[in-house]
Parts: sequence; structure tokens; C-alpha cells
Amino acid sequence: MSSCAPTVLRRILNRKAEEVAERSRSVSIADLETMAREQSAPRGFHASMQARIAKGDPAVIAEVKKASPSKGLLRADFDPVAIAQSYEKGGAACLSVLTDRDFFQGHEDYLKAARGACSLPVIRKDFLMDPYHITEARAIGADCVLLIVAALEFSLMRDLHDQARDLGMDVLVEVHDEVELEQALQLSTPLLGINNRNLHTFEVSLDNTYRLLAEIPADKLVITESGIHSREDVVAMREHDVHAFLVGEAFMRATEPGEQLRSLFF
Ligand SMILES: O=P(O)(O)OC[C@@H](O)[C@@H](O)c1c[nH]c2ccccc12
Repeated sequence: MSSCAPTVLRRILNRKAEEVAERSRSVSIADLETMAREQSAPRGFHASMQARIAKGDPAVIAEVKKASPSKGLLRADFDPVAIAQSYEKGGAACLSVLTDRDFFQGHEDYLKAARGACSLPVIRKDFLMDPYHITEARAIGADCVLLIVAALEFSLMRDLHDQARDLGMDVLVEVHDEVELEQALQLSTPLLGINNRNLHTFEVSLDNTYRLLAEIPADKLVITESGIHSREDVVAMREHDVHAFLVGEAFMRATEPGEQLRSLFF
């Protein structure tokens, strides 16, 4: 993890470590492994993204997010089942579900409910930082996990990546600057997210994606994350040959999230 003054990211990670300790007292990793084995097979997250792009369509990961530390409550009327169905109808390639409870008002049950309500692959969006979290992700049905370079020492990140792959899940590795990108490129996963939001300061700039693009080999699938709000943003990204998007707020604030997806992207 990069050195910095205590930030929201640091506070979140401290809380995550406590949470793992609390949870492992009530549900052991062996219990989680049993639950993981009982889940239906992972739905191909990367494959679903690739299929959209191969058709010339944008690959949209539509996020199910009730609130965030920077924006507060995004959606008062929060029904993960209705949202998932709306996203599927609106043309999403995949879903992202926030499971962090303390900072994003998320829940593991939201992921289960959203996945159960549609046929799309789902990423568990959380600050995963322990092997317990990875097994837990599969145990609740996740098809893909997020690994945030800014949150993890490299050797731990590589272990979590390998563990997720062994469980049959895809891995989305997230960066927001050149130093983090260099580490991310050492993982074999093809899914590379560029976060336009700095997780230490919460500043958002789409230039982040444009700047880092030049450094990324052609075999990676680049996903631009955060701060996509308008058709102009989408068109500009596609002109830069970025065809995969992770969008939360712009959909969550709309009455019908899937219709908003369709009107921004199609
Ligand atoms: O709501 P936005 O600005 O469209 O952003 C979605 C997504 O990129 C954002 O929620 C996110 C990206 N990386 C994260 C890591 C943790 C929590 C949240 C995130």
C-alpha cells in the first residue's frame, strides 16, 4: 500500500481487518469453503464483457450502490432485485454490487438478491484484503472480485488473485496512477480498471484514464471507472478506444436505472 497520511481508504481498511476477525469467529473459513462449493458455477464475467465488445457494443458494468462516503445516500428507494432486472433489460454486460456495510451501506445479501434476479455475472465490490474475503465472495455467489492496488501489498494481492482464480472467479484489478499500473500489469488477469476517482482524496478526473491508456498492453481489457455521467463522457472514451465502463451514481440517481443506462450508452 502506498504511504500516505490516514485517509478514508486507510480507515476503511482498518475496519475491514476488524470485520474479518469478527466474522471468522462466527463463520469459519472451512464453513465458507463448504458454502462456496454449493454455489452455482461462476458466470463468465470477462467473457460477457468481451462478447459485447466483439459486437461493437460498449460493455457496461452497472453498479448497485446505495450510498458512498463521498456522496452520501444515492438512492433512498433501494431494491437490489428491481435494480438488477432493470440493468439487465437496459443492456448491462455485468453487475457490480457493493457489499461494504459501514461506508457504502452495502450488504452481502444485496449481491445474492441481485444475482438471483438476473442472468448477468456479478462482481463483489468491496475492499477485499484477506483470503477470508475471497472465499466469502464465492460463498455468496460472486463471479468476479475487485482487487485495489492502492489497498494491497503486492505479494498479498498476487495471492488473493491466485486464490480467486482457483475458485473459478475472474479478477478486476484497479489502479489510479502509473505506479499502481506497473504492479497491476504483473498479474495475469486481463481485466484492468482505471479508477478516475482517487481513493485517498476522492477527486475525480476522466483524464486519469486517458493518461494511463498509453502504458497498457493491447491484451488487457481496460475498464474506465467512476465519474461517467453524460453521453459526451461515453463518446470521448470510445474515441480513445475505451469500450468498457463501470458506472454507479449516474444510474442510481435515475428513477429507472436501466433506462438511464440505455440512454447513456445505446
Ligand atoms: O458512482 P460512479 O462515480 O459511477 O463510480 C462507480 C465505481 O467506479 C465506484 O463505485 C468505485 C470504483 N472503485 C471502487 C472501489 C471501492 C468502492 C467503490 C468504487
